[in-house]
Amino acid sequence: MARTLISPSILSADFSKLGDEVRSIDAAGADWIHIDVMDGHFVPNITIGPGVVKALRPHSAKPFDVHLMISPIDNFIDAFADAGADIITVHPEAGPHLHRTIQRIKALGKKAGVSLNPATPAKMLDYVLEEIDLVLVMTVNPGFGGQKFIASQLRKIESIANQVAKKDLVVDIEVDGGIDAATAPQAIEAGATVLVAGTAAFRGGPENYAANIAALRGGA
Ligand SMILES: O=C(CO)[C@@H](O)[C@H](O)COP(=O)(O)O
Repeated sequence: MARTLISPSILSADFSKLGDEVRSIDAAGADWIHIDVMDGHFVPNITIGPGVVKALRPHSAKPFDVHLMISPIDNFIDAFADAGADIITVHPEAGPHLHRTIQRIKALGKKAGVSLNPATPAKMLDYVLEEIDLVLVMTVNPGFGGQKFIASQLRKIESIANQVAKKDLVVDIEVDGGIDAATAPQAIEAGATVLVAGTAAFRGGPENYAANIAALRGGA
């Protein structure tokens, strides 16, 4: 069985020294760096833009896993690709033409992801699953770190994992929100291949990051 990837969300990092935080979490064993982009419109919080992504790029060679929680979406895809995103994930509700948005991400040479909010059904993927590299299942309502894991989403993860297997596709299933040492095994059991963790990854400062990541991997 393939190793589960860990993508720490820098939403929980110390924003006053983000470059150092990215270097520390990379050195601690992060597989990807998860970057949450929020606009205060699609979600009730504002975080960072392409300028910050560009400034962070020299601090890690690991894939930048950029989750766009912004609407409208299409006018910002190129900017995040230029800034150094490797994976660009969008929500179906963020623009009128999901298929077109995915095609644009891929035309820019980036991996394309689609994220589903807790109330968004897996059915939204019916006509795009073959086109994408990743599905991001939100196990909290997006906008903030430190929320409680919504267990009903495990069924959704299972259903997407079954679809991916049935169609013999190579699509990562990433899970995000309330992931810690207790919920990570449930998500993996349901079929998640990538875990996003903010609070649980950045807890306690840099000297704890390697242990935090190891705990998410099940202590391995
Ligand atoms: O996108 C989001 C929230 O919208 C997440 O990436 C959070 O940053 C995860 O934080 P924790 O739930 O792990 O604290």
